[in-house]
Amino acid sequence: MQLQPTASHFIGGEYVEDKTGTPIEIVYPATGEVIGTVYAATTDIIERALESAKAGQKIWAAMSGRERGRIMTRAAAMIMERNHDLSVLETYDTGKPYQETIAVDATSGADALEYFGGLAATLTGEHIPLGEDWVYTVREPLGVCVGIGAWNYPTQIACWKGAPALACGNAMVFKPSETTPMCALKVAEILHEAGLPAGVYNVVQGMGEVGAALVNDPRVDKVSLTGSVPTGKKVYSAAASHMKHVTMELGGKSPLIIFDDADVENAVGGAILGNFYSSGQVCSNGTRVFVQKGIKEAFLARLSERLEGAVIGDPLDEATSFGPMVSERQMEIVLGYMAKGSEEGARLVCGGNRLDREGFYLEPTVFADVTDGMTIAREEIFGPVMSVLDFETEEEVIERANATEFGLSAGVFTSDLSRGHRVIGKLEAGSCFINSYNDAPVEAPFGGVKNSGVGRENSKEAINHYSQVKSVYVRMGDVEAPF
Ligand SMILES: NC(=O)c1ccc[n+]([C@@H]2O[C@H](COP(=O)([O-])OP(=O)(O)OC[C@H]3O[C@@H](n4cnc5c(N)ncnc54)[C@H](O)[C@@H]3O)[C@@H](O)[C@H]2O)c1
Ligand SMILES: C[N+](C)(C)CC=O
Repeated sequence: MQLQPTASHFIGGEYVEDKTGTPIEIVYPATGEVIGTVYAATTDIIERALESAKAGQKIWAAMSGRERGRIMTRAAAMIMERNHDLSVLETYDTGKPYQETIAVDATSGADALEYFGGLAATLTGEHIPLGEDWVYTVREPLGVCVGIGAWNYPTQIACWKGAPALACGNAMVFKPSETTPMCALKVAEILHEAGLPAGVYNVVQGMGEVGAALVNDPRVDKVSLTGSVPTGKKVYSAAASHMKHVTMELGGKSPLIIFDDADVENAVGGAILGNFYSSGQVCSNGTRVFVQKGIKEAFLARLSERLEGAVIGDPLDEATSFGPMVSERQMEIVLGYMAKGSEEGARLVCGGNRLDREGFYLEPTVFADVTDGMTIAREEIFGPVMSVLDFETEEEVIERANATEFGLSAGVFTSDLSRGHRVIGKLEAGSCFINSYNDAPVEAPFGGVKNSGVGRENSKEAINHYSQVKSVYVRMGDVEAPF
C-alpha cells in the first residue's frame, strides 16, 4: 500500500520537492506499514517558503475582507465536498477510525474556514470622538504567521491556525507534525484551488529543527504552536527573544467531576468521550475522573459494560470505533504509563495491554482507586487510560482538581445546575463543560490557562491573536507647541 503525497512541501501555490532533506517515513498506524516518504525542509526550502509568504501576504492583505472571505468559504465548501477522501487520508495519517474522521476532522477544518471567512468582511476599527479631534483605529494583519502542528488532528490544526490568520490578511507557513505530514498538504492544495493567491498558505515538512528555524526567523511575526508543554516552553521563549506574537495550545491533565446526583448514563458517555475518542489522543481529555463516592460503583459498572461495546479493528471499516495509537513510540509511552499505574497501586478495572495484532493497538484501560500523587494522575498520558479518583465533598474536589500545572479543560456532571456553574466558576481551566465533554465548536474560544497555553483559538477571540490595532489621532485645529 502506497499513499505517496505529490511532493513534500507546498510553497508559492504549488507542490515542491527537495529530496536532499532528511527522509521522514509515513507509517500507517493500523499496520505499521511505511506508506510514503516526505523530506524535511532544507534551509533552501525554508527560505523559499518564507519569501513566498512575505510576497503573498502583501497581495492578500491588499484584497478586501469580503474577497478574502469568499475564497475561504469556497475552500470550506470544497473540503466538505471531498470529506470522504480527506477523512480516509486523515485515517491513514493518524490511524483514527473513519467513523470519527468522517464526522470531525475535515468538517471541523471546513467549519473554521467558513466561520472566519464569514468574519473577514466584518473586521473593522472604531471611531473615538475627542471633542473636535478624533481617533480612529485600524485592524491590521501581523504579517507572516508560522503554524506548528501536533499529530492528533492534522487537518483540523492546519485549518484552525490557517483560517483566522488568513481572515485577518496574514500569510501562513505551516509545519505539520513529522508523524502526520499528509493532511496539511491537501488543505494547502484546496485553498489554492479555491483562489488563494500563491504564497499565502505554505506547508513545509520537518522535525523540531525545522519548527525552530521558522520560530527564530526575523521575517516571522507570529507563532502558533499545538504541542506538548516542554515544546511550548522552548517555542515561547524563542519567540519572546524576537518579541513575536504567540498562541500556545498545549497539553492537559483535565478533571472530569461526577457528582452523586449526575445521570449515570450521561456521565459514563462523557467519560468515554473524554478518554477514549481518538484512542485517548486528545489534548482536552478529562483523564482525571473524580467520582463522588455514592455513584462510584454504578459508574464503574456501567462504564465497564459500555466499554465492552468498543469495536476495535481496521480503522477504515465504518463499524470500528476504536483505532490504534498514532505511532509505535506513542504506544510504548502509553504502555509505560499502564505499567506504572499497576506498580503504584491503582486497581486495574479493564485493559492494560497491547492487542495481539499488527499495528499499534492498545486496550481501552481504566484504573480505579487512583490517588492524586500517582504518576497516572499527574502526567499527561495521551492514550486510552482513564484514572478514576474518589471524592466526598465539593470543596475537596475543587481543590484537588486545581492541584496541577495544567489548565486546559474541566467538566462537571450534576443534575444541580447551580452547583455545575458554581464549581466550573472555581476550576482553573480555559475550556469547560457542564453535563457534556469535549465539544469544540468553532464559535467557542478554545485554549488553556497555566501551563496548558497562551491565547485562544476559534471564535472572535482568535481575531485578536492574528491582528493588531493601529490608532490614528486626527487633529482638526492648529497644533500648539511650547516653542
Ligand atoms: N491544546 C491543544 O489544542 C492541543 C491539541 C492537540 C495536541 N496538543 C498537545 O500536543 C501534544 C502531542 O503532540 P506532539 O507529540 O506532536 O507534541 P510535540 O510537542 O512533540 O510536537 C509538536 C510540534 O512541535 C514541533 N517541535 C518540536 N520541537 C520544536 C522546537 N524546538 N521548535 C519548534 N517546533 C518544535 C514538532 O515537530 C511538532 O510539529 C500533547 O501534549 C497534546 O496535549 C494540544
Ligand atoms: C481541539 N481538540 C479538542 C478537538 C483536539 C485536541 O487535541
